[in-house]
Amino acid sequence: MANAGSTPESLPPPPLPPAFLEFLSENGLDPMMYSMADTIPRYIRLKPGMEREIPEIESELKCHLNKVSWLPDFYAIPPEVQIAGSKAYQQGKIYGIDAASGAAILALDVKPGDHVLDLCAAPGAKLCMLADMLGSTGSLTGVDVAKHRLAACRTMLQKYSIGNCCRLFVADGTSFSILPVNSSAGSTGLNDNGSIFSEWTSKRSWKDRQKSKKAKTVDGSPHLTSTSEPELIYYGKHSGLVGLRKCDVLRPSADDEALTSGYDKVLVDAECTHDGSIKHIQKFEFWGWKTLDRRVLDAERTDSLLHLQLCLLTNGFKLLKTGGLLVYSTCSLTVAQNEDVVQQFLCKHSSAELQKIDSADNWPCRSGRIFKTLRFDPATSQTSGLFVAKFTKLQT
Ligand SMILES: C[S@@+](CC[C@H](N)C(=O)[O-])C[C@H]1O[C@@H](n2cnc3c(N)ncnc32)[C@H](O)[C@@H]1O
Repeated sequence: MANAGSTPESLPPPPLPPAFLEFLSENGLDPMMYSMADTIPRYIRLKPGMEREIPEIESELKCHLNKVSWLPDFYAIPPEVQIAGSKAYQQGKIYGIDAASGAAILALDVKPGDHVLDLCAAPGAKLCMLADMLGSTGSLTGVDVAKHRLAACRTMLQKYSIGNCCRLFVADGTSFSILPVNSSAGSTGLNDNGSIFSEWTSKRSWKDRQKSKKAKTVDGSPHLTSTSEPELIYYGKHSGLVGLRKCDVLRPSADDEALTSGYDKVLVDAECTHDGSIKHIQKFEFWGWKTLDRRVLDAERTDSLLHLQLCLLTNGFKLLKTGGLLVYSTCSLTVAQNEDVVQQFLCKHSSAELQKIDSADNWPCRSGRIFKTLRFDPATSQTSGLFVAKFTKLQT
């Protein structure tokens, strides 16, 4: 694994609140990494096949697109360059995604025709890359517990015209149990009272509107209880759903059914404290450090996060086919949310085996505390912080 950069010893320490400094010290993390915001590039992914457009994109963004040598289709641009207002972004030629995130997707080894599950999909940078890689083959299922965030994924998929094979479910990833569409299920062609999927429309039926009204809490925000049913908020033309009976598609899977009919690839990019994302932590300067106390440092919250991460990984693995691949990633750099979760998971699942990520030999990351796991660390990788572990499911 290559070493891509050096620590900026000359930079002043960042103005971080004492509670966060204590959190970092307890987890053996160096606060100096937060002074690197201005030196770590922004990354964009160029839609494959758009290389000819690079000179035009460079002139529009008024910067050079530096090809990332270790990651196909990725380019580094200066961190201050904004892409959202550009034509290239609006036309879906480029989108922002950190290089470490791109590496996590590459680790999944997605092949044409794969059925892929993204269990914590929003806001959707990795989902877009997966959709782009699958093209018009296989299927992509995105799940997230936050409806408004998943709705933003739907907008992106539609904007970039890459959602044809996708479906999006608002659901709890710890209990989600819908398997990929069985291609042999066939179409009945009859629509008896809306029980058959017809082509996707953003107009919702009266029945659906009543359903989501019920799902709202008194304060008006969507609320998902552990017993809520998954809510399908989008499916593409070629997602395989059109013409199928809703009861067949939305049926929870039976025990062990996933071993043969589960997903080929599963991404569990779990909710975490986001401490490896310098940009995310920087936002608390505006949101207020009290919000950081509540969202990141609160002991009860961190305990429940660890539980959530293990449950997401466990359920993602349950939905994986025998011989399939699962990537677990977080943008936290703490051992508790990464290696400890991996260790606990491996202890309970004898059919899970950690896999070496072969392409990582050229990546600017280092090994995690467990052999075969990887850590992207802003100081050395010049990317956002990310932990990545790859598993396969063995025949039992
Ligand atoms: C680190 S973000 C995922 C980032 C995303 N993969 C991307 O590349 O843009 C974690 C996501 O997990 C979602 N989440 C939290 N708890 C969840 C649960 N129980 N089931 C499914 N998603 C959950 C959050 O709403 C959040 O969108």
